[in-house]
Amino acid sequence: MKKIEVVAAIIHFEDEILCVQRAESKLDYISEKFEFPGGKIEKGETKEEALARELTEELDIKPVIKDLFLTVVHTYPDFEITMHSFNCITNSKKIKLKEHISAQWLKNDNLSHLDWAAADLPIVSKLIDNE
Ligand SMILES: Nc1nc2c([nH]c(=O)n2[C@H]2C[C@H](O)[C@@H](COP(=O)(O)OP(=O)(O)OP(=O)(O)O)O2)c(=O)[nH]1
Repeated sequence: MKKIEVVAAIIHFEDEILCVQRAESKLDYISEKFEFPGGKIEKGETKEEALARELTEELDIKPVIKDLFLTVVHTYPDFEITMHSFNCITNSKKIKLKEHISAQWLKNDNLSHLDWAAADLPIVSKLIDNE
């Protein structure tokens, strides 16, 4: 099975976290699901470099990338994903949605209300537990 390695940003503004919605896709299990912004690590990049690149490409923002929060391994029907999520801090809620179809800033308590990609659920649970 194909394996991909992805980085994702948990972007904190005060007590809120940025949640972004993927576009429609032929893979129904990720189509229009909520996720943390990020993407695949390219050859030669560190995780932090990949995350900084993806955040510029997807949202035109440069938050401060802090610590690794959780690494999740999840098997979807077509591929296995290893996703490293990092805490990030921003001092502005200003974003430009270049790829995602919507975005919400939510407090931890409200994260469970969204329809998340399955690989994100352990991250969401840990964020809620840490509250
Ligand atoms: N960025 C991100 N991707 C996630 C999350 N959860 C999850 O299952 N994924 C999956 C969806 C995609 O299959 C994969 C990320 O690939 P992507 O297509 O967004 O990455 P990319 O920007 O490098 O895309 P591309 O150049 O290949 O088009 O990881 C998440 O929280 N954030």
